[in-house]
Amino acid sequence: MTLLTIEHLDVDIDGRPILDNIQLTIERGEIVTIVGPNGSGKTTLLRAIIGSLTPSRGRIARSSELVLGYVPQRLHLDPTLPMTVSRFMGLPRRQHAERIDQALERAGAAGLSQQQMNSLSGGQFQRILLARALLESPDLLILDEATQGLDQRGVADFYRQLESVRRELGCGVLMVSHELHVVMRASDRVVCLNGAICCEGTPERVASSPAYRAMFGHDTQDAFALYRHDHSHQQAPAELAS
Ligand SMILES: Nc1ncnc2c1ncn2[C@@H]1O[C@H](COP(=O)(O)OP(=O)(O)OP(=O)(O)O)[C@@H](O)[C@H]1O
Repeated sequence: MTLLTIEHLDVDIDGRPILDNIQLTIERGEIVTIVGPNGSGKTTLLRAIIGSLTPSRGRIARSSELVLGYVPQRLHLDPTLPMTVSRFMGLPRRQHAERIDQALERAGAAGLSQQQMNSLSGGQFQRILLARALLESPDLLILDEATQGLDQRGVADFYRQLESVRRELGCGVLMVSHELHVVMRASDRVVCLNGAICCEGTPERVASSPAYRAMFGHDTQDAFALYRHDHSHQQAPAELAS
């Protein structure tokens, strides 16, 4: 089932073209990752999808009653402000305790509800943001560099959690990531963006495309090698992360 269809989308900001003729569909149950250099329009595309920015041309068609969950790139909380995880999860709208506990469990953060937000590790904090995005059981989960600042193991764990969320909810996942190695293992489809979409397809196809190689240089080889390695040996994700 198609969750989202983007047709001929252009975004200009202050008269400057940022996104050019984007065409993209997202299906239920698939994990799609957008990669691209800094300033290539990844966040702008996500903002257009969640509706916080109006496209200059083109259209975004959402399936009826589509519920979106959004995990932001970062969120600044005043570290001097005492606030439990449970209270944070109830902002801006109060939530039932059972719903909070279920979302925390789905995000791999069970048992953290009474902990203070300012005492969480980076990885735990990102899981709380994920849990908050899961409160309404979204059809489409959107993440903007949600693993920024996590160490390699933290990144791998986070992506494994996302796979389990996808399995449990059957939702689609659309994310932006700079972690090419993990992306190549964890995505069904990769979209390579540089103002326009320069290539798109399975991780294997994208990693071997000249446009992707030109953009990411030698990183491409490593990412591709890891991807191949994973598939030829069925290696566990935890081993890949170490
Ligand atoms: N509100 C804005 N006002 C002016 N320019 C903007 C605005 N938002 C984005 N841009 C410009 O649009 C371009 C794309 O930005 P965007 O944040 O979408 O890139 P990105 O691919 O997400 O980058 P990064 O990988 O660094 O996060 C940049 O040149 C940025 O300066």
